[in-house]
Amino acid sequence: MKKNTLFITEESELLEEHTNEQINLESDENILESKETTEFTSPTTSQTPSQTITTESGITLSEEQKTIIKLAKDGHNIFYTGSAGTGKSVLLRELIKVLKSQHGSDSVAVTASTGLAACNIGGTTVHSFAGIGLGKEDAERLVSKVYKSIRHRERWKNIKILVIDEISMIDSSLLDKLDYIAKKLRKNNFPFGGIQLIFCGDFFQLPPVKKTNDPTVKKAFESDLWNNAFNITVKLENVFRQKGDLEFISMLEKARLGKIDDETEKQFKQLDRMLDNDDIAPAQLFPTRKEVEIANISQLRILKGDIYAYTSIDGGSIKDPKMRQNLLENFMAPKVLPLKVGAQVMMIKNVDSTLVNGSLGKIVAFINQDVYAYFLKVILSEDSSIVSFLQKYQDNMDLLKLKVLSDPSDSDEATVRQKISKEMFCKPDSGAPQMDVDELFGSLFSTAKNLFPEYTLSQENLELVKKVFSNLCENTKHNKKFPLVLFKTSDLKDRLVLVSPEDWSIDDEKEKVLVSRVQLPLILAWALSIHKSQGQTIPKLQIDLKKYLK
Ligand SMILES: Nc1ncnc2c1ncn2[C@@H]1O[C@H](COP(=O)(O)OP(=O)(O)OP(=O)(O)O)[C@@H](O)[C@H]1O
Repeated sequence: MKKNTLFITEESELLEEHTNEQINLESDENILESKETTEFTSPTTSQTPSQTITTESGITLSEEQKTIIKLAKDGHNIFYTGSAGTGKSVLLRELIKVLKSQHGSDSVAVTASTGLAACNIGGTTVHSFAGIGLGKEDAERLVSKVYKSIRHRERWKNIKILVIDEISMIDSSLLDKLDYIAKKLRKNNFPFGGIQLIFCGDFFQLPPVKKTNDPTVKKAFESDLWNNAFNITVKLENVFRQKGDLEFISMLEKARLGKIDDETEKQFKQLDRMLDNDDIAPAQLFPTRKEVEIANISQLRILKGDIYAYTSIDGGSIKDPKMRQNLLENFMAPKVLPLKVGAQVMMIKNVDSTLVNGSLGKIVAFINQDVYAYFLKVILSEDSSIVSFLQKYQDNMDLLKLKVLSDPSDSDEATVRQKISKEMFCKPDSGAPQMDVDELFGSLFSTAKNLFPEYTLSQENLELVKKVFSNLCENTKHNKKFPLVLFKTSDLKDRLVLVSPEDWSIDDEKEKVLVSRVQLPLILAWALSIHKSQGQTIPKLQIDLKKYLK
C-alpha cells in the first residue's frame, strides 16, 4: 500500500510511536513526503491554481482544503487533522456534499464519535450507524448482533465511504471491532472490508471518554486498523478562527503542545480582562457537568421573573432504571430545562445553514403558537393592510394556526410514537407562569422594532392590534407556551425563533426504541462543559486557566 504524509509536524511524533514506519516524519518543512510515490502535490508547492470551491455558507476553501477533497474523490483513505480552527469541520461538510454527489447519498455514511459532533455534520453517532448498541460485547458477538438487523446489515454492505468526525474520542478497541464487523459482513479482508475511510479530528483535543482511569483505553491511532488503513495523513496548517492574530495562534499552538514558556504565560495572563457584556455574555467553560449546572443555575437565579421549567417526555423499552439513566444521559437535552425571560441559551440542533447546533441566544418571552403566529403576521404586514387582516382574523381565528406536528398520515411506528410524545409535550399547561399582557406586548413589539427598524404602525392601528392581542392571550392562556429566542446566527445576524420540541432516541439492532426523549432543543449557556464546546466557534469565552498556569 502506498504511504503518503502531507504536512508533518511535531504532532506526528505522537502518532509515529504507534504507527511504525507508516507515518514519516518531516518536521521542518511542510512538504509532501514522497519516498514511495509523488502522485500527489503538496498544496503549498502546487504550481497550477486549481478551481475555486465555495461552500454553501460562502466560504472559499483554501488550497490545502481543496487538496483533501481531490484526494478523497480519488478514493484514498484519509485521516486529516489540524489544530483548532483550521477549518476541519468546514472542509468535512463540503467533503460530504461532494462525495454524496459523486457516489449517491446512501453510499456515504456520515458519523461522529458523539451525538453533538454528529449533529454538526448532519450525521449519526458511529454506534448508531453501526447498529452495535453500546458496543461493549466482543467483536464476534457484535457481528452476530449487527447481522440480525437487516437494516444495519444492508447498510454495512452497501456503503462505499465511512466518514468519522472527532476521531480522537473513539478508542482503539472500538475501531478494531468496527473493522472486524465490516470485514465479516462484507466478506472482504481489506481494512473496513474495502470501505473508503475519511477520518477527521485532532488528537490533541478530547481523548476517548472513560468512566474510570482505565489504562487499557487506547487512542484510535493505536489500533491495528490504523496501521493498515491509512495511506494518507494530512495536517491542515492555516488557522482561520484567529486569522491574522499570529501571536495568539502561536500562544495557542504552544498550549496545545504543552510547551508554555514564561513569555507565553505572561501573554496569557494579560488576556485576563472584563469582556463586553452586551447582548450575549461570554460563555464560561468547566470540566464537569456539575460545575456547569451550578454556574448556569446561579446565573438563572439572578434574573427577575418566574422560572418556566420544561420536563422531557421519556419513553423506550428499557426498564432497568440505572441502564435507562445511563442511556438518557447520552442526549444533549436535559430531563428538566429551567428557563426564564432573559436566559442565555444554546441551540442543540442544526435548523438550517445559519441557525446551527451551538448558536447562542436570549429568551425574549414565553408565548404559545397562536400568539406567535399572530405576532409574526402583524410585524410582517404593512400598516395599510392591518385593518383588513384584523377583520379577517377575528372572523376566523384559525386563519393563522401553525402546523407544528407531523402529518398523522405518516404512520410508521417511530413517527407515531414521536407524534404522540410531542403532543403530550405540547398539551395545555395551566400551571405555567403567566406574563402580564401589556408587558408581553411591549417586549414583543420592541424586539420587532429592533429587528425591523423601518417597521411602523399608526397609533390607531397599534391600539387595534393590541386589543386583538390581549383577547387572543386571554383565550389561549392555557395553551402550552414555548420560548421565543433571539438568536445570533452564524452570519452574525439576529433571528427570532419560537423553539418547538425535538425528539431523540436510541434504537436497538431491530429498530426497537430503547430510550427516547422529547424536549426543547435548548440548553442554558452561560456555562458549558468542555465536551460540549468541542468543535464549536464560540464568539466570547471565559476560561479559568489558574490550574494550568503557574
Ligand atoms: N477556507 C476558509 N476560509 C475562511 N474561513 C474559514 C475557512 N475554513 C474555515 N473557516 C472558518 O474558520 C473557523 C473554524 O472552522 P472550523 O470550525 O471548521 O475549524 P475546526 O478545525 O473544525 O475547529 P475545531 O477543531 O475547534 O473544531 C470557522 O469560523 C470557519 O467559518
